[in-house]
Amino acid sequence: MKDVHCALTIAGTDPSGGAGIQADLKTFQELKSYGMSVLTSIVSQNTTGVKDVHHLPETFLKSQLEAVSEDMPIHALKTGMVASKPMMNVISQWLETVDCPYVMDPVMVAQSGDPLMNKEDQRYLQEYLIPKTSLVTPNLPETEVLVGGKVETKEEMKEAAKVIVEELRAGAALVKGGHLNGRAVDMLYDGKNYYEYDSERIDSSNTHGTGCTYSAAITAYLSQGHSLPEAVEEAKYFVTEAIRHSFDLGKGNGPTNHFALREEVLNRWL
Ligand SMILES: Nc1ncnc2c1ncn2[C@@H]1O[C@H](COP(=O)(O)OP(=O)(O)OP(=O)(O)O)[C@@H](O)[C@H]1O
Ligand SMILES: Cc1ncc(COP(=O)(O)O)c(N)n1
Repeated sequence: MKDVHCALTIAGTDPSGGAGIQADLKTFQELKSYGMSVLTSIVSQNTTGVKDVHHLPETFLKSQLEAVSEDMPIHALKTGMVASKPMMNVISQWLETVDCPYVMDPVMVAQSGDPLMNKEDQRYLQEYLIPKTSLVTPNLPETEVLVGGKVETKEEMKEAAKVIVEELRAGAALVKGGHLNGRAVDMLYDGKNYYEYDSERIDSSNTHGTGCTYSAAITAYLSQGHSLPEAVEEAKYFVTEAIRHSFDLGKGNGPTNHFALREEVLNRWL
């Protein structure tokens, strides 16, 4: 039988389909990993912002995690929105029972600017979950929260990535420069080497879900056995094309196009 690569996302929902669990599963599917999902919170949101949030009881989170891991292989996993201390505790303990790469997208605010986590929980995330990661993927505002200072240049991104690995004890850090002006540059530090990922900046405001999509793509490639620098390189290409071919949908920042790569291939034939 053909090898099946299984990727799990632990995250909140986006009923408008561009971010959260929905973005993660679409990305896993596009990249040919078998996608699985465990819900943390049900979020009433769309491209314009967050309307309401319902956190699932942590006992139910635990039950979902156990249901997946007692039955299915997990070759890589990611967490997105994990917005309460009890949920972080459950995930932290459950992580002791699995053995695969763990990518954390430290979701703190939605792209619309709406907060998805309070300050005390941000500290808890650092203490209890970051030391268990293989990779953390903060955007610039999240990086500033994690390192406690301004991060506005490429040099500062490098320094911040080092702090996240050496002081917060992440396995590796990918500081994303999507919020800077100029080219879209991301900086990976794996504890030994720096890797820079650079793409043109696409003139589009349809960036709802880019962070989720990027970390899900990294997770998919890791589930297939790629090295971390390779997985980030491939995922960067995937998210860049997803932004280039994004959809003008909704009244706010539209969603990215998770089947952009497929569309490029199809266009070559049509
Ligand atoms: N306009 C753009 N053109 C090209 N690449 C972009 C653009 N905006 C963001 N990116 C890239 O998309 C990826 C996600 O980065 P970003 O910093 O936007 O993450 P995020 O803030 O978590 O996502 P979001 O903006 O959805 O909240 C990074 O590789 C970043 O460089
Ligand atoms: C449930 C959920 N998780 C994460 C995000 C952040 O999305 P983005 O990738 O736009 O930062 C979101 N809006 N909703």
